[in-house]
Amino acid sequence: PSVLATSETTPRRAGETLVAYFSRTGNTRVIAGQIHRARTTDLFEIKPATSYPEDYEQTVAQARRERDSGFEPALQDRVSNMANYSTVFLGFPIWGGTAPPIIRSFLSSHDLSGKTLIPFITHGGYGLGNSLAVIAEHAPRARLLKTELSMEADQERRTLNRVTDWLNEVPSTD
Ligand SMILES: Cc1cc2nc3c(=O)[nH]c(=O)nc-3n(C[C@H](O)[C@H](O)[C@H](O)COP(=O)(O)O)c2cc1C
Repeated sequence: PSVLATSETTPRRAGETLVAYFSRTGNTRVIAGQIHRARTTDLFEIKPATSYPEDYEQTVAQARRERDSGFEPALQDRVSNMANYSTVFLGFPIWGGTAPPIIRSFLSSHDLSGKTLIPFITHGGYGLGNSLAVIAEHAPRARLLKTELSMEADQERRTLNRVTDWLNEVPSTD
């Protein structure tokens, strides 16, 4: 029993914080990596069981349908040892003015009761939309910190349009 008591009262140490994130084009992944290294946390990439299309516009359309119907896509993997963590940094891009559908799936399939939840969010210039309310609603028993990171990052659409315009100026090679 004394051994058990000791392990139960072990002070906070590395591993008790998890950085979980979803990222399509890597903007949110860069932030996740920096939090992970600076705080020596565990790191978990949230992935859907079925990948989104490579094509940007198809992904936008699918994300819109899933948002409007409240669909929660299946996760490729769950965090098996969620009980070990007292703090979860949760990162995602804004999709269609809200959190991506897979983020709702992630929150619905893990028990975050009593855990401190700290969002970090990237967007293409239109802000956080209702994403924080969606997080609060899907993790009602977590302690959601108000000090989320929100930052504008590159938009895939802007990059694609720029490249399309440029290619139109480049002489065809055939
Ligand atoms: C399907 C989809 C929907 C998006 N919807 C929005 C939006 O509503 N508002 C916005 O500001 N940016 C939007 N963006 C841009 C992303 O939020 C932004 O580029 C983000 O930094 C991408 O992060 P990532 O590289 O980690 O995937 C959207 C991007 C995608 C792929």
